[in-house]
Amino acid sequence: MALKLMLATAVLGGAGWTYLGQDGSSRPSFAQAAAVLLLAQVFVYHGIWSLFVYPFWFSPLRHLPTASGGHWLLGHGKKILAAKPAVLFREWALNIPNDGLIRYYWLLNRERLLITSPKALAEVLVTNNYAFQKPENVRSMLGRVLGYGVLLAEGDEHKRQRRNLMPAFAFRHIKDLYPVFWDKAREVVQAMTTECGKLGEAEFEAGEWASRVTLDIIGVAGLGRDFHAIQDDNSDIVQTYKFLFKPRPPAKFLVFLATLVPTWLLQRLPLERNRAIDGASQKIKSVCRDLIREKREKMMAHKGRTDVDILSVAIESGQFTDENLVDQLMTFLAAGHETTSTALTWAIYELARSPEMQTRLRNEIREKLPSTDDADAKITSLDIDHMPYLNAVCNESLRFFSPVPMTIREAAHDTTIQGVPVKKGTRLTISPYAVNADPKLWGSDASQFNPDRWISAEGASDESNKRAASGGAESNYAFLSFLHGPRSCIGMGFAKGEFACLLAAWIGRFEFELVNKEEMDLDKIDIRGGVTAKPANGLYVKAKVVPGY
Ligand code: HEM
Repeated sequence: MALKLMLATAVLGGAGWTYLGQDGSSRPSFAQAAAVLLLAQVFVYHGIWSLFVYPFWFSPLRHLPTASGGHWLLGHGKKILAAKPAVLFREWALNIPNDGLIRYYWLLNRERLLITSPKALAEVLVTNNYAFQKPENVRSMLGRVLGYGVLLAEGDEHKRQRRNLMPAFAFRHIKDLYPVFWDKAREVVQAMTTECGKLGEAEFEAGEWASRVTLDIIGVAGLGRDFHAIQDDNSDIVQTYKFLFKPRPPAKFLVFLATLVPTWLLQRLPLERNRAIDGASQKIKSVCRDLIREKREKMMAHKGRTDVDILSVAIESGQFTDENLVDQLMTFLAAGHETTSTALTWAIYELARSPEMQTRLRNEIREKLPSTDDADAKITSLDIDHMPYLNAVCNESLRFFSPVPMTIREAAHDTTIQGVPVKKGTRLTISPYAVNADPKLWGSDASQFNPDRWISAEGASDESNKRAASGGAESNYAFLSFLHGPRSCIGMGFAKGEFACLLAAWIGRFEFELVNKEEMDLDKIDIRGGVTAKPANGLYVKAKVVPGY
C-alpha cells in the first residue's frame, strides 16, 4: 500500500514537475523527475520510520526496560556525550529495574542494549561471544591508532591470532618480567626524586609520569626496545602518544556525523584532526617496522629466539606476516601502556584522598620490599603475591575506577540474549564501570573505595578466603575491568604485575597529596577519555620524599 502511494506520488509529481518546469536544457525528463521524487520519498519515509516509528512501536526490544528522558531526535546520545564516561550506564543499571538488559537510544534514536546481569554478560562475553563483534566503524576508528591486531580481529582470525600470542602471556613468562617492571619502577622513582631536589618535594602531573614509565615497560617487556621515555619527555614516541591519548571532550559533531556517514569517508575529510592522527599513526608504524627488522636480524644471527618479549614470541610462532606484526605491535604499545598508566593515576588519586590507606600501604611496602635506592635488589612475583594490602589496593582501584569504562559490540547475525531476540546490527554496551559498582553484586558498600573487601581475616575458612579473593562478590562477572572470556584482556597478568610494582615503588618513596583540595570530591574532577577514562586536566599532586627507606 505504502509502496503504491509512493509510486503514485512519484509518477504524478514527476509529470507535474516535467510539465511545469522551465523550458530548456535544465528541465528534467519525466523519468528523472519521478526517480528523484521516489528517492526523496524513500529517504523521508525511511527516516520517519527508523526515527519515530520503529523503535517505539515495532521493535522486538520495545518491551524491555528503557531509559527515560531521551531527546526526540538525539535519543540519550546527547546526554551520554555530555556526561562523564559511562556515568549514565552506572545510573541506569542502579535505578532501572531490569533482568540483565536495559534499552536506551543512541543518536537518531538508534536502539542500544546495556548488558547488566552476570547471566546476560556470560552469554555475550563467553558462551555466544563470537556472535557479538566490535562494530566496523569502531574498528576503523581504533585501527588507525591501535593497529588491526588481535584487539580488532574477529571470528576465526581472532582465534588464530590469540592462540599464537598466548605463549607470550603465560604466567611462567610473565613472572620473568617482574624484574623488568621493578627496574623501570626504580628508574621512574629516581627521576621523580631528582625533580624533588633538595627540598625533597615537588608538584607533578601524576598521569604524565605514569604514562612515561608504562610506555618504557611495554617497550622493554613487550617489544625488546627501551624508548627511554622516563629520561626524555620530548622523544618523538612520547609526544606522539601524548597527543593521541590526551583526554578530549568527544567531538560531538563528528560523533553525530559518524551515525550518517561511513567511517572511511569521515576519516578522509580534510580535518586537522584527521591529518594529525594519520601522521601519528605513520610515526608509530615506522617505529614498529624498525623494531621488527632489528628483531628478525637478531634472531637470525642467533639462530633462534634470545629474548622473552612479546615480539620475539610472535616472530617465533611464524604465524604473522611483517605487516600483521606491525599491527600487533601497535596494539600492544597502545593497549599495554595507556590502560595501566590510567590505573596508576587513579590509585594515586585515591591514596592522596585517603592518607590513612596511604600510610598503611607504605608500611607494608617498606616492611616487605627493598628500597628503590637499592640497585642490586631484585624482586619476584612471589614477593608481590605476599603483600595483601598492596594487592587489595590495586584490585580495588581497578574495580572502582575501571580504566576502560565501557566497550561496545554489535550482533553479527540475528541471535538472542536471555531469550530476547536481538537482530543483526543491534549494538550492545558493556560497562565495567557500571557492573563493578553494582550493589546487587558487591553489596551495599559497592560505591565505596574499600580495599579491605579483598582481604580475608587471619585464620579465616577456605570459603571466606575464596570470597575475599573475588572482593566479596559471588559472581565471576562482578569484576569486569578486564572483561571475561575469549576477548578478555590478554595482558591482564602483565598489567597486574606491572601496576603492583609501580604503585609499590611510588608509595614506598613518596607521600602524595592533591594540589587542588577541591578535587578531594571526585565529582569535582572532569573525567574524559577515548578508550580509557582519566582526569581531563591531569592529576596534579604534591609528592614529598618520605625519609628512612
Ligand atoms: C590495567 C590495565 C589494563 C586494563 C584495565 C585492560 C583492559 C582491557 C579490556 C577491558 C579489554 C577488552 C576490550 C574489548 O574487547 O572491548 C582488553 C583487551 C586487550 N588488552 Fe588489555 N587492559 C590492560 C592492560 C593491558 C596490557 C598491559 C596489555 C599488553 C601487554 C593489554 C593488551 C590487551 C589486548 C591485546 C587486548 C585484546 C584482547 C583480545 O581481543 O583478544 N592490556 N584490555
